[in-house]
Amino acid sequence: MKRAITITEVALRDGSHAIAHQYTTEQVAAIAKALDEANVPYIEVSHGDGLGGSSLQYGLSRTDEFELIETAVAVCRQAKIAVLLLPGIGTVKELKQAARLGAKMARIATHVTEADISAQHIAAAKELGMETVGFLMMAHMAPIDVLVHQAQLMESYGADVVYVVDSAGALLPYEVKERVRALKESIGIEVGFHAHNNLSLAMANTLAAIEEGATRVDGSVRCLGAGAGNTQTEVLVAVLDRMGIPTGIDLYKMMDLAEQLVAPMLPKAQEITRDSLTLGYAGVYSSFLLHAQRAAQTFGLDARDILIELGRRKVVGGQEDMIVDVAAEMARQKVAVWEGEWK
Ligand SMILES: CC[C@H](O)CC(=O)C(=O)O
Ligand SMILES: [Mn+2]
Repeated sequence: MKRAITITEVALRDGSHAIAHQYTTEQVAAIAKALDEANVPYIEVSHGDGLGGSSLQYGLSRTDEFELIETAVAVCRQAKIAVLLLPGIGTVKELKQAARLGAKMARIATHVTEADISAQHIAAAKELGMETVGFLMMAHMAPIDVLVHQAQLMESYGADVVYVVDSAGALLPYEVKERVRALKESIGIEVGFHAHNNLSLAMANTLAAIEEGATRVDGSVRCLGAGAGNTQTEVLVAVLDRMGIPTGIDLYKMMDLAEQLVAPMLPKAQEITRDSLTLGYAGVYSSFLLHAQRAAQTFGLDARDILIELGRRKVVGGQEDMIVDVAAEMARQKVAVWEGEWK
């Protein structure tokens, strides 16, 4: 089966953010099996924040992620199971466990300026015989020369692919093009792109990346992912097919599983709400959405104000505890203003 573009399906990992990490074994078994039958080549399974993410800080998983990985491996005949790992959240121990259970691809994710912390994990994944991807998150936050240098580091550590990751869904199509073009000119491995739809640009940005030579892209059935979600896999397959670009994925099967299997499981459809739009507008990590909404409720604030402030302070992944700190500080300031008005 010829694939000009290789799609990694992320609903069972990024989509976990959208459902507060509540996947059951039965859901993962059914979705992974259907994706496999639709000939999706890679299916990512782990906590939304990657291996080891289940915690009070990032959100507790309903089901142990290793049980989910084992389940997905067991039901797939051709698809390879991928796992995400953020060094510091997950460790080499968890990577080894995932490999033992049959995961074949490791995506090692760091903030866009911190590739150096991925050296050990990329080397470990390669030693375990896994295909290894460097995943440079929040790519809108670094100048292009910095992004290039960080990608070169990941390549030097042994990564097979480097991804430009638009974690905040903040990049505009021309910015995606500049970034992918710069990587294509300066590294010798495949370039990938991961989009979020907060500004309704996930599809346009994915196509822009492909136009500049990205050969790996991420999709999520029914866009299930953090914030406003990711590029919708079944739509991407249809669009690429119209463009004469083979993905190897069966369009009707993808459409059917989206409609008949995934849509009925969702508590609510993925859409661009005022809060998820604010993520893209303010350049904030998409996975902060539910945390900011909870903090807004607790402190009687507008989630948009919290997100704008987080963007202003350039808070990055791993700093989830800052969301409550910032909200508490904003609430205190609000009270101080009221008190001043009463004097
Ligand atoms: C918290 C990890 C994050 O969800 C990884 C990712 O998909 C992204 O940065 O977009
Ligand atoms: Mn993502």
